[in-house]
Amino acid sequence: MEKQPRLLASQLLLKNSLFEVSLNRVLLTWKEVATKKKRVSGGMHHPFKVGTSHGVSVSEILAVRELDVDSGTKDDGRWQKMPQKSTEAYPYAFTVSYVERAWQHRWRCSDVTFHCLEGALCQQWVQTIREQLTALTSRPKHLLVYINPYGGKQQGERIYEQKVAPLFTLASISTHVIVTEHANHARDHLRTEAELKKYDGVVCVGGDGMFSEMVHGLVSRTQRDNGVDQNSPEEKLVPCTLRIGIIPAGSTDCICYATVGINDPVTSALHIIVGDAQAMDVCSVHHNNTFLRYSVSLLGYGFYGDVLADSERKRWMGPARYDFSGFKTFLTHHYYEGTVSFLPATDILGTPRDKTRCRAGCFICQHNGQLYSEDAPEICETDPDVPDSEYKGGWRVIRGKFLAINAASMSCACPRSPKGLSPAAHLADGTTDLILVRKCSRFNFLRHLLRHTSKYDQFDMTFVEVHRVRRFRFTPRYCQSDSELDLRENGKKLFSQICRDHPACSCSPAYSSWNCDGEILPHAAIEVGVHCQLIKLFARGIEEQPVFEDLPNPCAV
Ligand SMILES: Nc1ncnc2c1ncn2[C@@H]1O[C@H](COP(=O)(O)OP(=O)(O)OP(=O)(O)O)[C@@H](O)[C@H]1O
Ligand SMILES: CCCCCCCCCCCCC/C=C/[C@@H](O)[C@H](CO)NC(=O)CCCCC
Ligand SMILES: [Ca+2]
Repeated sequence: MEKQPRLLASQLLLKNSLFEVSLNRVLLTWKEVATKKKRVSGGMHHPFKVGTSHGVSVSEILAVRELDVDSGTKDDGRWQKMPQKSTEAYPYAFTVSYVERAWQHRWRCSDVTFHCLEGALCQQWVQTIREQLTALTSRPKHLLVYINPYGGKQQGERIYEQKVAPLFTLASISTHVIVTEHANHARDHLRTEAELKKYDGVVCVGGDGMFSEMVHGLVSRTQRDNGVDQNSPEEKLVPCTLRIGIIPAGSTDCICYATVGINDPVTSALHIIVGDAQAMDVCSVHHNNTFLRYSVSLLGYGFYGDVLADSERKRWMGPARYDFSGFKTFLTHHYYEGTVSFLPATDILGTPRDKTRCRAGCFICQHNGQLYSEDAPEICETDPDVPDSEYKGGWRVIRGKFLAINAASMSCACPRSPKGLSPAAHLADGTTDLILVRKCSRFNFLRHLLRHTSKYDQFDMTFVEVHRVRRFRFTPRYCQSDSELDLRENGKKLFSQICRDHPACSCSPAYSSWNCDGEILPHAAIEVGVHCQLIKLFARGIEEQPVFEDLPNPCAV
């Protein structure tokens, strides 16, 4: 580590022991100094250092405040007779609040209080640390917060008031809080009304559905402000400047889990306070040159579409609705016929079968993001040996019967599946992993599903293939008429007149629905394009390991 010039160094009291406390532009460190005198060569007596060093990055200091220590001892200057090493002898104090890493990617707010002999010294410490914090320009000062009172277990307001608001106050962040009154309240407010110039970021308290509202509000607003037509599938979208924070209070919390490593409100609040930034890809979904929706996590047809369609009717069950509908959908074992065309992502680093994972500071995201911004031409090799597939102008075309067609723009890791639908997918590489699960036996499909929850590779099965792509299209085998779409919008299950040979029943539905980040799309035929790093989150990606060992070594300062 490059040696940084010291800004301050003092001997201060911490819990009745003397510590050598030091601050430079990067680190605040403290190390115990022994009171016992040790004889060293030359007969001089020097204090020697004992105990372990502690260090905290300045970038992870949340706040510093002067303590109002009992003033009885400090005003009359007669404290010389006080015990030598007690807080009474050191009557001025300041507390530093900082990020402490706990188990499984959780962050907690920890405090350390240093006592000083003189008030001037105490103020000097507080002022210098404050100046350091003010210099951290990536930290938000004003936030716009939307709370969904009905997400997940309906605890959004309580979670915000009890766990998050006190931390924002501690870090001197001002907030404007809106408790939503109906679905799409946050989206519409962001898109049309919100005075975005007043804020350094927007925060949602809720689940993936609330996050999706934030994305739709912000992305649409940004395109409108820049005169970009969202209805054109080929249009290059303008990235959003405001970052989005997620305080998890939903059922799946997949975006939070996959960008932070845990769905924990305090951890997310601390990532917001320290001003983290994580870019994310966004997929645009179109039907016949009409914009439908954006997706950041899962676009799923077949299994995940059917699970969602069924679970939406059981919202009253809370998060358990997904288990219930998942089991039911598994038993129905429907497959769907159609054509998938896709543009493979070439010239990029990484494949969906990699063992490496997208982690904080991901090199692959940085490299591929750079490539994308340079508008590298798409080159596609042909592979005539692949059955059932064709190449047309760089596009691959696959027809078949599918139990599931999933596009994962990120891993989709969540508490249900900590490695996710596509464990090697990247948050910000400009691609999505297209997973095709062909018709197979119930037993094999169960094996495939169960592998999402174990160390075994869910793609290493003959009926599963996965491609990293920039764009894709899906066309169901049978065209949907307008009357069928009307039926679908009325929430009725659509069955084709065409009976097919099916293990469960003689009449199988011709169409599934697309699950787009937890919302049902009104069309089965869609065109999808990935927009590299279109949005930014208050997150840093999953940190490589619980960083106890990674604490900076103050001795190296
Ligand atoms: N005040 C409200 N009343 C009713 N619905 C709302 C309100 N505010 C937001 N919503 C909608 O509720 C839906 C679900 O919210 P949210 O994502 O917070 O929780 P969830 O569905 O339990 O979690 P997940 O999306 O992680 O499964 C969202 O699609 C959102 O549009
Ligand atoms: C029989 C044992 C089966 C075990 C299978 C476990 C597989 C779990 C994979 C989980 C993938 C979640 C993908 C996330 C999608 C979100 O955008 C979306 C909105 O919150 N959630 C769902 O659609 C909710 C979808 C919930 C699906 C279960
Ligand atoms: Ca991606």
